[in-house]
Amino acid sequence: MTSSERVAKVVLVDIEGTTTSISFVHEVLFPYAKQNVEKFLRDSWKVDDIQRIVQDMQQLPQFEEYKVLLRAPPAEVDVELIAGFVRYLIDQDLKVTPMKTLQGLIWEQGYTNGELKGHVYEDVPAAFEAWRAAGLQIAVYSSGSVAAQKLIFGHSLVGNLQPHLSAYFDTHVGHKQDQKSYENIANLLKEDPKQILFLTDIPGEAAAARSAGLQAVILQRPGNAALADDQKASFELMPDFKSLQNLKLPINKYQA
Ligand SMILES: CSCCC(=O)C(=O)COP(=O)(O)O
Ligand SMILES: [Mg+2]
Repeated sequence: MTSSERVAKVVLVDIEGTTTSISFVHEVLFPYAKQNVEKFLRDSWKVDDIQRIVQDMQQLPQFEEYKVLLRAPPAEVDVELIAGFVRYLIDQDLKVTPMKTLQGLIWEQGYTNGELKGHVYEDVPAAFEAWRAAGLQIAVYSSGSVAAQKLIFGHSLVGNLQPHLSAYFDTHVGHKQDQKSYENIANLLKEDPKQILFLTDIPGEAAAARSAGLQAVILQRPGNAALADDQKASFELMPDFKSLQNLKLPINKYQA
């Protein structure tokens, strides 16, 4: 096969609901961050990078909303206030960039001390190997920070999967349901959007990717949200990465 026949060059994977179970993120990672945020902030409060995150958190529109909910808002911004705000954002699963950066730093301690191991579905390592052997590049786009993405794959249940991954994108490129984010990713990868296949569990993300010209497939992993009939009709669906080869996608020309 010549390079001019190659019509897909990059597989761009989402994490939660795609490579990794939603339950791991919501029942292990988020509780770990909630339980450890106060101690983490206390230990690192004076560090410049942490102070920058704390400043950014105060610029979020949700910060005023949160303070109104408190019975006795503290007179000054302190560890307790910011830790409570982080827990509030996590409970609402808000994908705001400074909180996601902070989460990644808290999880780093858990991965380093062995308390956390990143969940990946059993078909993920073999698919990563097969795609790379077929000459595809694998990139990640998640609302979790790039540092958190490197941790989940670097300390996965099946070992270090980072060598398979050549690029990572988080909400610094934009929100996952915005077309522009996918245009930004294609530009950063220096690829034609048509040559990027995005795998995700969220129809709004698949739609945004497709409007930017990417190919998109929706994963129906156990525990993922049910899809409406019109969503099922609008997208290619697959239960796992093994099934990708059964779909009539340009990417499968690699297997010819
Ligand atoms: C990087 S692992 C934690 C994932 C996370 O924090 C999250 O919010 C999941 O978002 P995704 O975009 O991967 O569905
Ligand atoms: Mg997801």
